Amino acid sequence: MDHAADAHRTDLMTITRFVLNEQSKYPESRGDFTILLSHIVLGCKFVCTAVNKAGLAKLLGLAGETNVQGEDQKKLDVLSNEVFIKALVSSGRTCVLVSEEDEEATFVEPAKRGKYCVVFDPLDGSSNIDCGVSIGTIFGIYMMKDAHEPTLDDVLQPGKNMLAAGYCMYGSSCTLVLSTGKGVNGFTLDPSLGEFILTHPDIKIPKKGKIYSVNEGNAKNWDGPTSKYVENCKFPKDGSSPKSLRYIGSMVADVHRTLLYGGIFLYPADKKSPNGKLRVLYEVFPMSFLMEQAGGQAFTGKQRALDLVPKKIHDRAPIFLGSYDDVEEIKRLYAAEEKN
Ligand SMILES: O=P(O)(O)OC[C@H]1O[C@](O)(COP(=O)(O)O)[C@@H](O)[C@@H]1O
Ligand SMILES: [Mg+2]
Ligand SMILES: [Mg+2]
Repeated sequence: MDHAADAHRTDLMTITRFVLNEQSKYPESRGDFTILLSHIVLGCKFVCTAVNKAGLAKLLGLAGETNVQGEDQKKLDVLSNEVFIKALVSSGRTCVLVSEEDEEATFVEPAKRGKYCVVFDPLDGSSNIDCGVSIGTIFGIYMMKDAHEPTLDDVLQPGKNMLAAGYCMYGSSCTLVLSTGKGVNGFTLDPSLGEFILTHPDIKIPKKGKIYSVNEGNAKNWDGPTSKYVENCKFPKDGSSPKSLRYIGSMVADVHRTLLYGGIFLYPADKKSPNGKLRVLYEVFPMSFLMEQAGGQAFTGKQRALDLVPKKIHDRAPIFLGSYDDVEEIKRLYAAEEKN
């Protein structure tokens, strides 16, 4: 690390300073959000370290348990979940927590309770853990509806009610991407400082992209509009060049690339999974919130993803998200299908 070069850099904006500046714009804010976020950031740093040394610290492989989704939990799924539950409860700013790894929501005891609800996927891309491919953590933050005993209603809100959303990608570098409803910013962890530094200010997704990202292994079970869309990506009828296929199999990594390069990420419904695979509260909503904040779109095949109102905490929904024009194309195909 060239500390000399760093010493001259005056724009060393840490995520804490960034959020503090944001919050200072709202006189009513008492810093509660900043405190909550600093605990999420701490959790990300902890998990990043664990992921980096997973092979050395015997943290690869299965934990021997199965989660509510019927998936065999990885050791890092369980560890990340424990880390975030502890970090969020100890922030003293949360009341309801929903994790992919816990069947039931966690209601924080009154003495440690605050006004925020956090929904999160502690470790996303679990199938890629043991081969060291990029994985991540996804989170979304709601305000509890009003001052009463917190209930599930405080999290079963439409995605558009989220106050903030983000993800942390554990890849070649550790990148945290955050939106508090005023645009999207990316921060890279500087391991020598232990600080997330602003490296991607005001991310705007390109209006149209050259990449499509989907698990084509499910193609035989797709509906008409999805099949037509992917066919158009490969064999464009307007003479434009075919799109490139990129699919990592970790939503965080596939969405991160889509956000920066443009294009579309889709996990559609199909005959086998009529509601798709990805979970509404802690995968679909946070990523849709970020995509819209960056100028893109997020669509379920029927409606704007953020207008969905989940009935259960582990509900799933089909998702098409990415560059505005690319998602517009799939919306047209579903609208045409509807007309027929
Ligand atoms: O293997 P598939 O069916 O393509 O599914 C991949 C998708 O499943 C996920 O791994 C599900 O998330 P988890 O790993 O958190 O369970 C997404 O990250 C990814 O987009
Ligand atoms: Mg996930
Ligand atoms: Mg997960």
